[in-house]
This record gives sequence, C-alpha cells and structure tokens, in this order.
Amino acid sequence: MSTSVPQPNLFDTGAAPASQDAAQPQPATNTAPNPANDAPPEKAVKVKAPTTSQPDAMTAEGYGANAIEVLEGLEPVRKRPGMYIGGTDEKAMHHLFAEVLDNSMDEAVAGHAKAIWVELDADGYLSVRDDGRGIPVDPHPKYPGKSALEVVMTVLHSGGKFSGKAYETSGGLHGVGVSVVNALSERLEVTVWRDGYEWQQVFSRGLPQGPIAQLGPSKKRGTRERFIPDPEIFGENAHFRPARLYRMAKAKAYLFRGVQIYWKCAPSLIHDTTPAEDKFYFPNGLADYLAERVVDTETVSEIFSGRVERKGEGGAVEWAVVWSAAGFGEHDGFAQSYCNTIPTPDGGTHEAGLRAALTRSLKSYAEMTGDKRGAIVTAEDVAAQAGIVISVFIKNPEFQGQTKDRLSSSEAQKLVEKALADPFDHWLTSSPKQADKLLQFIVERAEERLKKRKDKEVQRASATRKLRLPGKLADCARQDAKDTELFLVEGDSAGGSAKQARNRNTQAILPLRGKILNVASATGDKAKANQELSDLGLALGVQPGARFKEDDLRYERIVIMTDADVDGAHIASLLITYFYRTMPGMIRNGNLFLAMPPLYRISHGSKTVYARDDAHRTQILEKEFKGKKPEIGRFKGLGEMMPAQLKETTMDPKTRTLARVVLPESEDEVESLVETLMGRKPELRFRYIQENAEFVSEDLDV
Ligand SMILES: Nc1ncnc2c1ncn2[C@@H]1O[C@H](COP(=O)(O)OP(=O)(O)OP(=O)(O)O)[C@@H](O)[C@H]1O
Ligand SMILES: [Mg+2]
Ligand SMILES: [Mg+2]
Repeated sequence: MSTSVPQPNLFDTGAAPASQDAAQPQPATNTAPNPANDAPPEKAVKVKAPTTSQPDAMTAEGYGANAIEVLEGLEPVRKRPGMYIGGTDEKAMHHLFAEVLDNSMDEAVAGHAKAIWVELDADGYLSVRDDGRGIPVDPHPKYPGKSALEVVMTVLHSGGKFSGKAYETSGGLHGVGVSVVNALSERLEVTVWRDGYEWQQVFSRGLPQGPIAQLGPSKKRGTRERFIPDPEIFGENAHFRPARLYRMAKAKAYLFRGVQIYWKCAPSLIHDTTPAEDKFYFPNGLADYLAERVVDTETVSEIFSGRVERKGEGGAVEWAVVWSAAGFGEHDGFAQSYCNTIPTPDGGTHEAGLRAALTRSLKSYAEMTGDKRGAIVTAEDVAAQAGIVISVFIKNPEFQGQTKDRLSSSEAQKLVEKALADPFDHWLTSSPKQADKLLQFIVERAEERLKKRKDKEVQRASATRKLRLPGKLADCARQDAKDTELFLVEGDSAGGSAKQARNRNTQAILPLRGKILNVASATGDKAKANQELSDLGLALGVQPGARFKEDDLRYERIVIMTDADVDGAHIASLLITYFYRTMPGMIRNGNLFLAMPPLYRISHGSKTVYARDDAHRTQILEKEFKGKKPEIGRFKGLGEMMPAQLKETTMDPKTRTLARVVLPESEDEVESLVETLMGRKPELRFRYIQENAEFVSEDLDV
C-alpha cells in the first residue's frame, strides 16, 4: 500500500499551494479513502476505489487486488508458451510433436498400443495416431456436461497418469502435455475409436468448436490427434521440418521394442534425403540403435547390451554400451539416456548408476585376474571413450526442473546398478580375451588421465615460474623436466658459445659470474653473490634448504660446465659445495653432472681428437698418432671454442662425456671433501677436481 510520506508536491497543478503545506502529509492521488485524513474536500473527491478501468494501473498505487489476474483455462499457455515448451522457436514447435508422440508411446509401453502412425500432410497438418485404448470420452464426474476427452484437452493438470493405475510407468507426468499442444494449435482435431464407436471433437487455439460428436460405429481402437501449430504463436513462416520429425519418431522406436512406428510425409514438403514413407521397428531396441550408430566405427569390444525387467514392480532398464579408441565422430564418448522414453540430455541418476556398475565390475574383474592396475580406474575413465545408451522405466520419476532434462530419482541409480552388475560380470568373464582387451584399454585411459593431470600441474608450475625466470637464462623449449638439461656456464662469453652450441629444445644455458660464488669463504660482495644464487634457484625451480623439493627441479640434469683450468675447477668446486650444502637431495638423486670440455685439440691431416687433460693427451698421442707429428692446440677456455666444437666435444649427448657427481659414502669423507673444496688452498681443490676419481664417477651419457 502507498503511505502518506510528506513530499513537496512537484507535479500538483491543482489549487492547493504546494509551498504552504509542503510539510503536511499529502494524500497521494488514488490512495484508498482514509477517514482519519484531514485532506481538503476537493482532494478527497479524486480518491476512489481502484477499478480495472483505471488508466494508471501500472503505477505503484494502481497495484491492488485488481492487478492480480487468474488466467483461466489454457490462457496461461498462450500467454507464456515458453514456460511449457521452452520458447516459441522451431525447436519449441517441434516439441508439440514430442508431447503427442509421448502420449502414444505411453499407451504402447503400458501394453495397450502396438503401432503409431505419424503423418505430415502437404497442408502442414501433423497427425499422430495409435491403436491404444483411446482417450476416454464418457462424461467427466467433476465437470458436468464435459467429456473426459474435453477435460484432457482443455484443463491443465488433467490426466490419467497421476495415480499409476491406468499407466504403470509413463513419460507423461504433469497432465499438461496435450492441453498445451491444443492451446498452441490453430486447429486441432481429436478422433477417438473406442467401445465400438468413432468420436471426434475439434478445437481452435484451445477452445472447443463444438461438443464431442459420435461419428458412427467403428471396430477400430485408438486415438488420433491432427493439428497445425498456431502462426500467432510460432510466426507465419514456422513449419514442421520433415527431417526433424523423422529423426524424433525413429529415436522413439528404439526405446520400446514393442512398438512399430509408421512414418509418412507429403513428398512436396521434403527437400532432403528424408524418406516419404518408412517403418521403424527395432526388436533389439537400444542395441540396434548403438549398432547402427557405430557401423563405421572401430570398437574395442562388441556391444554390451541387455534388458532387465522387475516384474510387477514397475521398473525396467535397457542399455547398450561399446568402447572405441578413435571415438564416435566428433565425440570421444557419448551418453544418451532416457526415462520412460523421455530423453534426459543432462543425464542424471540412471547414467550415474550405469557408470558405477560398469566401473565396479571392471575393477573386480581386474582384481580377479590379478591385474593391479585396475585400482586406478575411475568411472570417468570407463565413460571417457564409451558410447552409452540407457533407458529406464520407473514409477513416479522425478526430474530436475520443468523441462525433464535431468533425472533425479535416486531409485533409478539403485535400479540400474543392481540390474547391470550380474550381466556385466558375466559378460566379462564369459569372454576373457575381450575383457582383457577392454581392461587394458580403460587402464590406459586412466594412466592418460593421471599423466595429463601431472603435465598440467607441471605446466602450470612452470608457467608461473617462467614469469620469474632470471633474464640471463636461455631456457629450453620443452616444458616438462624430462630429458632436459641446464648448463651452468662460467662467464658470458662461454655462455654465448654454449647458446649457439646447444639443442634449444632440451638444453638450457645459465651463465654465472663464477668468482663471486664463493659463499663459504665469501669475503667480497655478498649481495651480488646472493643475486647470483637466487638466479640459480629460480632457474632450477627449487628453493635451497629445507624447502627444497626434488619434484620442483625444472631440469632432469644440471651440468656444471667450466673451463678445464684451475679457475674452472675452483668454480666447479664452489658450485658443487653450494649444492651439497643446500640441496644434497639433488646430488643424491644423481641430477648433478660435470661437463668434460677438452683441454687439447690434437689433429693430423683430417683426423682430430680432443684430450681432457695431460694424461689423456699422452694416451691419445700414443694410441692415435704414433709416429706422427700432430698439431696440438690448447684451449684457453670454453669461450674460445667454435660452437660446433663445443657441441661435439662437450654438449651433444651423442658425442660428449659427462661425469656424474656422487656423494662420498662416509661422514668423514664428506668432512675432508668440504675441507678440500672450500679450504684456502687452490692447489688442493684443483688436484681434487683433476683426480675426481672418488668424487666423480664417469657416467657415459645415454
Ligand atoms: N494417445 C492417448 N491414448 C490414451 N490416452 C491418452 C492419449 N493421449 C492423452 N491421453 C490421456 O490424456 C491425459 C492427458 O495427457 P497430457 O499429455 O495432457 O498429460 P500427461 O501425458 O498425463 O502428462 P504430461 O503433461 O507429462 O504429458 C493422459 O494422462 C492420458 O490419460
Ligand atoms: Mg503427455
Ligand atoms: Mg492435460
């Protein structure tokens, strides 16, 4: 209700001066009379009881009981068709057909009809006839003067499917369907053959065009509805599409093997390959459907199909499942489900029950045959590449929402799980060869899923880290760690050569300013050393110390590549010590390596051999160049080598030698090792690296 809030009456053009009594409560125009109000008489005249003829009924003041309308009969359907058929587009219009067909299917499923005739005439009329019991035509006890047929056609929520007496399991649920079709049809004729007579009643936009008429005796049985959608609702240009009707009719026939559906369409309406006449009859039901669907698909197994009926309990389950490695057309897998022949495109409890049953049986088969990998299989893996069709018939189904798109009856899940368990167990054990193949296939799906998840994690992790990678890192292209290498190179010039010599895909280069790395005996610029070390940590993807996690390592191998001289040895020892102190797990795991760049290049004629050190040189001279006077060159550093040389001698996995850094076995050795490496005697360090026998084991790279 409106209240008398004090308001400057800005719009008042009447006699009362607004300014004078602006502070006084002003009765707003059109409020209900208020006897306690001291309003001036001329204003009271304006106040009158609301009537429907009031022009401003849309204002808040006009919103009274009169604004609350009750739509009678089928009016609401014509006012809000979207609420009943999901819109007024072509899809919605074809839903009219579904409603009428569903009613005939209910009659067939209930065991009273055997055949359904669908016919689209040249003038746009669609008719659906069945040979069922016929809609009752006797007078309705609650609506004097009206036949049951007229009630069914004109009263929402009227029908024979509420109690479960006339129909045990039905797609019809709300008693709304055919009345909606009637409301939205320009003209609808119902013909009923029943009790020896033919009856007919005609409607237009839901309104009877006369009483029900008895046309004469007939031995036929059944119901026919012939109708044309109302152009006022669907538009002048809306027409039924033969191909669409054909598809819908055929799909229904698969869902109930006890029905034959005859299709006929005026040839003048057909502009594609849709047949003008056809008959749908599928004695193997869903198995027939799936077989037809996968006719060009290579499948992993035969179709697993079956039907279980709970006699007397009003429940039945029918299913067909097959797996394909290549997928089904554009889909890897698909699931089509139905409840009481109503499609449930959003799935629901029946689909869940099927997945659960298949998964459980498959896992127990794996266990029975001693295949441990069955443990990782989930319902998701089972369904990922499966073509699934399932249809259940249950009493009082519950759907989510008005559109019946998703089944929510928990009973359906139990029913399906129970129904499928034994047949699938049996199917598996009766053909072990096929079962093993299927199990193998599904285990692979599970492994794929796990791998994908892991890859995703790695990718995500490296994507976030990538943002923080040190600028001087030349990263490799590969995102996951497998088979990748990080070369820690001394100095920018060697870094440049290494960048040219590397395999971009798997090898990354991080140039380091080695000298400032001496963390243990650091006397110099600590801040710069820290920057260097934090760059190193970022590149590796790990954190030093307690938070080090091996799995974070961004590369499989970390290769220290320094010059083959005293300085190089020093830097290598500093790095090894740093890793040893802060991330020993990396060494223990065998991720840390030393590159073995040559010190000498020995060539004679076209023959070139590289020597790691003096001893190696002596050995080579004796073995390879005996009696000759080869040219011997000494590399002053990595930066001096041609990229191709560096690649061949030190970096290319096919030709290089890497030494894996291993931890000494005992604590004592570790102590003396650190002393040797970190002490202030460079000669010791140098010798140590040169004779790295106990410390570095040579590992030919694979
Ligand atoms: N072909 C038919 N043969 C026999 N009875 C029918 C037929 N079509 C409709 N009926 C009767 O008319 C009733 C109303 O049909 P309608 O389609 O309006 O509602 P419903 O099928 O009960 O539920 P829903 O609104 O979910 O379709 C049905 O319950 C049934 O009793
Ligand atoms: Mg219905
Ligand atoms: Mg009805």
